[in-house]
Amino acid sequence: MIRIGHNPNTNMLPMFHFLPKEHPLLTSVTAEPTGHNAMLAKGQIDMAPISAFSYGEHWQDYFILPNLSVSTKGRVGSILLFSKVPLENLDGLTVALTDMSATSVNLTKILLHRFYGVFPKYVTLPSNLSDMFLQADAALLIADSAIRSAQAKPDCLIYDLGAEWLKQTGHSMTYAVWAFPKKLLTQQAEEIKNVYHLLLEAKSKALKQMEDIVQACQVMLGGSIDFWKDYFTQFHYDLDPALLSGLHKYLDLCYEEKLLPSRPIIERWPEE
Ligand SMILES: C=C(O[C@@H]1C=C(C(=O)O)C=C[C@H]1O)C(=O)O
Repeated sequence: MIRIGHNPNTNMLPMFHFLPKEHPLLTSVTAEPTGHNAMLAKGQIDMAPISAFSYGEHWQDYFILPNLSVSTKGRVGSILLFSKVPLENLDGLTVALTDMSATSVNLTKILLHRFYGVFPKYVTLPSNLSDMFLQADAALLIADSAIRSAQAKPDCLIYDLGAEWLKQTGHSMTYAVWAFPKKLLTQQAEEIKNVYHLLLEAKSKALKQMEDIVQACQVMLGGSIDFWKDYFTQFHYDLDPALLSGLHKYLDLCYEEKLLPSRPIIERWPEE
């Protein structure tokens, strides 16, 4: 039995909509990305779509599952920095960071420090834009809370960090990878492989039936069918060589900006 992390946000529906929540091979635990990052590190789950940054913290201990990720080439629509002032004016001001994210939190720091040359103060807060704005001049939200907050058309600037990353580096951005601890291979290699195949099947079914996914999103968050169709045109759920080089770039810059203690070497299992 493999215990997997289930992420309930719309960006993950193409992975989870057709994946059984309970199955003879797997059981699942629902949480936001930071919850899964911590649970995987503590051995409370066996496999999850964790933050790419969390993979960077544990790369010596984890393998990545090939052909799976949550990535975009450019705009993402749900990794949004809401700001009262232009980004270049954030030096010395306060930026509130959602407590749900590890990748986007560090993406924000890379973009602000390295590319905009500004060094704000940071506070980590629950994902509520009006509360964040009480304490901060800008606020990072991800996933459905970012979409909901943007739908409410707040009176501020909104920066899409997938678009900013592409503009600054020319690379795609990978937000999540599916990872599991290497040590599970001694006992559970066959089970991991079988669950990996269930994941590939669930994804491939969803990508062929995006109308179902779009409809499910509309039920969850409202918005028009066209909005959701457009949202999903940005996403890639595989991890081809071009996406991998974006992931490398992100992890390298995390290391160079001293956000990670070592420079990760990406290892995938099973070998393709
Ligand atoms: C695209 C998204 O990617 C998510 C962002 C994550 C992070 O910032 O750590 C983790 C998992 C991804 O599913 C999103 O939530 O909107």
